[in-house]
Amino acid sequence: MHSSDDTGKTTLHAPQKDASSGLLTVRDFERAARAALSAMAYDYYRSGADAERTLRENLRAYRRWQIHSRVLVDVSRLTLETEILGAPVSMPILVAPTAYHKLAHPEGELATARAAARAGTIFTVSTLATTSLEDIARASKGPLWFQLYVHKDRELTRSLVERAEAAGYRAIVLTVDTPVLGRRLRDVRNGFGLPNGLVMANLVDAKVAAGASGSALHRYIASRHDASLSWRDVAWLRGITRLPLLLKGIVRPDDTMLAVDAGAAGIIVSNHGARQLDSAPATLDVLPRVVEAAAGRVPVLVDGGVRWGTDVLKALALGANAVLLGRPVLWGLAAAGEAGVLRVLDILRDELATAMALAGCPSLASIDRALVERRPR
Ligand SMILES: Cc1cc2nc3c(=O)[nH]c(=O)nc-3n(C[C@H](O)[C@H](O)[C@H](O)COP(=O)(O)O)c2cc1C
Ligand SMILES: CCCCC(=O)C(=O)O
Repeated sequence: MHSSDDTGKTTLHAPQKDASSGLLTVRDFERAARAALSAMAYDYYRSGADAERTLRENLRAYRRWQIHSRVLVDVSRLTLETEILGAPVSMPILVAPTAYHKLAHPEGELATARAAARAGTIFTVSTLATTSLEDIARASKGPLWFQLYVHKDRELTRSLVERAEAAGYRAIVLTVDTPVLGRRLRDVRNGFGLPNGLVMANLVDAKVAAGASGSALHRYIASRHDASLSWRDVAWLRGITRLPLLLKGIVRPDDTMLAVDAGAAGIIVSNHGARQLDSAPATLDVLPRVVEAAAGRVPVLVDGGVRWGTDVLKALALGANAVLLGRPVLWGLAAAGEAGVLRVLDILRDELATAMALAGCPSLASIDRALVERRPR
């Protein structure tokens, strides 16, 4: 990758070492992020709902699978490039939508967008970004998707979609697992909200300031988001935009069929990083069923608990077209801004490339179901 300190230029000062250069894994980044963040911000990013059973399950599910390598396959030329809904990406690893990037770093979503563009992948911008969707689009040459939360105020919802379309976003990701907000206990105890100066930049009059007791985010969602959202609204949404629509938060085959019938262009298997329904299944566990139900009609993506390149390989072997990263990107951002996000994406890319080489898979197409088996009990 290009960085200002490998140009060979002599400077008066020793080149500033990138703050993330000693960090080798997503786990290293989480540790560095924790040191850099306020306890309130770290807790918000890290937490799952309630007892955090699903949070642990998302990670454990990956440990239940083993990779059975094919040997003596020429892996001297690996290709990780692929295409998702017509957008070429350098690898099957995308950036999931997460709220409030300025809580992690002053450059916020602009840093994330630039890093994703440099990594050659898609950044999904959250409705709850702390930078406006237009500013993000201006700052990034990379492909962007817009994640939509449907508000009770449908004109506001419509205007978000129209703004995303006008700003050049390439898809709408409708999150369907959040009629109400899950209960994240730390946020309640910490009185979670945004510090002074940070705003939800796409929603001018919205306020989630910290200060009162309980989670300000929880109160905000309860008052503004539309818990009546149903399949009928998916048809409405399809009618107001030309952009392809992905449904994010599906864990069942029957919902997959309904989504395809409703005109979804893609499915994201997700339990919202275990932040909504505790006791939801691990996403990797339900992925094969969703893939079967989709039957190749639309791409199936998955998120939740992806921390290693081998995790990506397992998800692809079980039928995913790509994975998305939530917290790992936030850890990169908190630890070192744009450079940190880029490092996290490059680490996952390198780990995936190494895993593919060692497993005898020179291309994404060569990764098949026979590559993985459940670990013997
Ligand atoms: C701090 C945080 C904020 C999130 N904000 C959003 C959001 O605004 N919209 C959304 O659809 N999903 C949101 N998610 C869920 C992510 O898109 C994704 O599903 C999840 O983080 C994937 O799991 P992982 O963090 O284990 O990679 C959020 C997740 C986290 C951790
Ligand atoms: C409606 C949810 C607000 C942000 C979010 O998705 C999260 O904190 O998980």
